[in-house]
Amino acid sequence: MTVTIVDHPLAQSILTMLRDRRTGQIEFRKGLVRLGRLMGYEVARSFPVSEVEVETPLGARARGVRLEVGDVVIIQILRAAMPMVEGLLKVFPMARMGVISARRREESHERGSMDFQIEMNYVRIPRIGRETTVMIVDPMLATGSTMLAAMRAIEERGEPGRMILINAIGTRQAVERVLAKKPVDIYLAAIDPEINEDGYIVPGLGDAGDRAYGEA
Ligand SMILES: O=P(O)(O)OC[C@H]1O[C@H](OP(=O)(O)OP(=O)(O)O)[C@H](O)[C@@H]1O
Ligand SMILES: O=c1cc[nH]c(=O)[nH]1
Ligand SMILES: [Mg+2]
Repeated sequence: MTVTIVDHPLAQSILTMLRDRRTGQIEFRKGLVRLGRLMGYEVARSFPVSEVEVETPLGARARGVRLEVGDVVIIQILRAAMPMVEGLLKVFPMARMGVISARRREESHERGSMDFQIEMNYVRIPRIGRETTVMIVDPMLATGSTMLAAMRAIEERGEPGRMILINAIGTRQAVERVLAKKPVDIYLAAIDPEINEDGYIVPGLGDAGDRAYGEA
């Protein structure tokens, strides 16, 4: 169970661009792709490496390493996770993929509550076993309601050996809420100080799905 803030200056500068209200849809999506890739590099550090030896075109032997990622399933939470997953796949191209469509029911949310009802219309997850590392991707971890619902849906289909959450911005409340349910590893570019009465992260970056794909 770890919480890692990805503080690489490039990740932080992309996050700043994402937060900026002047950033348009195309640059916003591109930024999420780049952030997903950078966060993937940080996640890759947590896997073991084995020592290998190869022969170069010069006929010489070179000692090196191979990253042992094993069986990986990346789960994208629609809509907003799609660009981040595109970047993450550059780091873990061998991953199998799952999809969960989730929407916070904002119409039934009580102002100030840390709980949202989550509408899930589509859950398609490949086989998961003890040997599997599941990475759940969603740029925003606000109240944690969506993530907890996704984790329940995944667990109904199998118990992975390791679960990693990859989020651009989270709140302390959501991180604590998730960790109280399961000892997962969480990677974030930032933990923001506040969540407002409507369940939006402050300062945050607004509605990630709307900014990436248009207001819905
Ligand atoms: O931690 P929570 O309080 O559950 O909030 C986080 C969720 O809210 C957003 O999804 P939204 O319901 O807006 O759907 P969208 O991605 O289609 O915009 C975001 O993409 C997360 O999935
Ligand atoms: O600030 C927030 C909270 C939930 N979902 C978002 O897209 N943004
Ligand atoms: Mg949204």
